[in-house]
Amino acid sequence: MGSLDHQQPKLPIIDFTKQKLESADDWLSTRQQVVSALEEFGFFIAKCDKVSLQLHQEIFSLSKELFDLPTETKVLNTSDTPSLGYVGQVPSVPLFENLGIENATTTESVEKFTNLLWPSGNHHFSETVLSYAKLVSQLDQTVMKMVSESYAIEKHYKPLQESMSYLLKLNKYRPAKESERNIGIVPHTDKSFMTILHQNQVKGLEIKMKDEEWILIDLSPSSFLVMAGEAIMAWTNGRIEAPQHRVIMSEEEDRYSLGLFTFIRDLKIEVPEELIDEDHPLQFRPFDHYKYMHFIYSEEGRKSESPIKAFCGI
Ligand SMILES: O=C(O)CCC(=O)C(=O)O
Ligand SMILES: [Fe+2]
Repeated sequence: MGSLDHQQPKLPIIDFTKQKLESADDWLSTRQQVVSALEEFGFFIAKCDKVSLQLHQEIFSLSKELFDLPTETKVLNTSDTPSLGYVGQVPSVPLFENLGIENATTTESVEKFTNLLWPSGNHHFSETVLSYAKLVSQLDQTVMKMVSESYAIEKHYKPLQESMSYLLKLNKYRPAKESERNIGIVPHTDKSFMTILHQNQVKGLEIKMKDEEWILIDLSPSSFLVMAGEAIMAWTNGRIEAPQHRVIMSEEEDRYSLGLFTFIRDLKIEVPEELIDEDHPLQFRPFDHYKYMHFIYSEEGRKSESPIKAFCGI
């Protein structure tokens, strides 16, 4: 396991800085830490120097600029997939707002989003978002290379990787008023394949550990929370589980966070035969990720305690 942090003794922290991955030995030992952390916790904190402090500051200052736009502008961002466009002013989570950019690693789609929200253009926004999404997607690719190598399922990962789409969600949470509950986002597991979260200096994200304790996550500008979603849980036949997490707003300042989520488009996610054996009987049927996204908002999905199991569990 990676180094242990004094304030967060229970959390797996893994060093992904350039020097750490250069030699074959470092690669193998980091790979081992990644897979053990994902199997034991469903997440880890990656220390990573890809995003400079300047880019970190710029993207959060642009997030503020984005959420400061009028609501009638923000609602222009729509999506065919539920919850991926604009979410805000929801009575059960009044502190929370988010805007999603689908295919955030492609110039075309980031520019489309930017031009929708700033019809007279905002080149700085599109440039910054694109470089952030590309850099963080590299961290996802490194992690997934390690996971698929470690399970010897690279040949099954390749087609998924080719069908991978990156959704960047920009989130804002305002502090609660006296009369309000301070829940920013209710406990949930992500519906993505994988998620990488990053935040400004205002804390609030909590993860439920296997012992049921909620732990507050503190992320420095060079730390990213790499977390399993339900799709990788199904793909790995339950070896890696998606952890529950929530946001509680106890600070007086607005909190901004960024989530880079991977989704698989136009290809069924199927458990590799290498991950099925006597000890691990097949738990999930092949499924379409975007159909699953629609299912969770259907009546049956909403009623279900575990929508992924209801959708494609055996
Ligand atoms: O804001 C955060 O840190 C968490 C956001 C989150 O859980 C989500 O967007 O799914
Ligand atoms: Fe989440």
